[in-house]
Amino acid sequence: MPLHLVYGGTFDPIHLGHLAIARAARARLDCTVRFMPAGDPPHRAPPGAGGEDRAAMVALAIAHEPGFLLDRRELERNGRSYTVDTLAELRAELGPSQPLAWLVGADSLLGLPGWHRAQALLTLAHLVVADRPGSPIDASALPEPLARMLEGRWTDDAGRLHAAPAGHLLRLHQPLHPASATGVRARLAASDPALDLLPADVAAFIEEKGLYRPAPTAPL
Ligand SMILES: Nc1ncnc2c1ncn2[C@@H]1O[C@H](COP(=O)(O)OP(=O)(O)OP(=O)(O)O)[C@@H](O)[C@H]1O
Ligand SMILES: O=C(O)c1ccc[n+]([C@@H]2O[C@H](COP(=O)([O-])O)[C@@H](O)[C@H]2O)c1
Repeated sequence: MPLHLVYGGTFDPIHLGHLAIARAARARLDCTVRFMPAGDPPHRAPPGAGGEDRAAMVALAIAHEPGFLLDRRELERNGRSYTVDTLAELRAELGPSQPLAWLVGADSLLGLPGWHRAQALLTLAHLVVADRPGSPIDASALPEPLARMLEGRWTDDAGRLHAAPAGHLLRLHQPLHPASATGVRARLAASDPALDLLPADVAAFIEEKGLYRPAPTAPL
């Protein structure tokens, strides 16, 4: 059965690292990728760009990519954008047997035990994990309580994610990509357009709207 893969992120802004892992997931799995910009991310300072601008940048970045979709539900929902709420909503829409998965980078996976109702996540969806520079994953030596949460769930067989609605964990083992939104924002704030890390249309949007520029200093 085709898989519904959800890719949640702050996307502040979306960059080529995001696209690289979504493409790697599509190459490995028979799936659509639903980009889900967080409205009010539960675990970090408010994003630098507003929800509408972040969604517009996602739409520009995925416009020519078959199988990539933008899902605005977390932007339209009031309150914190908890992943468990989003997955419960999608599960209710898809019914109990459709395969559903959430795509995360390795750094996000390491923080999983701190997520809201973390234990429920794997009852609702599979997890697809992308490697990320600086966040090595050794499935046999994860810290507690993550190790216990994920015990017995790892698989290298993508077919298992298509054959069950939830509960498995697949590592992509894709080539590492160095981009981070923090790095992109720092370069933009220093008037470097970061063209090597951004889709061209996104770079043009940022330039046109003046996003991520340092606040002008008041004259003395
Ligand atoms: N270069 C990358 N390689 C692998 N995973 C990535 C990469 N960039 C982002 N991700 C993953 O994509 C998801 C969404 O990331 P997010 O929108 O927070 O971007 P980010 O680059 O991590 O941003 P920031 O630097 O602001 O934390 C997270 O699960 C994150 O781990
Ligand atoms: O639900 C939670 O408690 C939770 C905690 C941390 C992260 N998330 C989600 O994980 C996704 C990636 O987060 P981030 O900070 O790397 O953009 C994004 O969709 C967040 O809303 C969700």
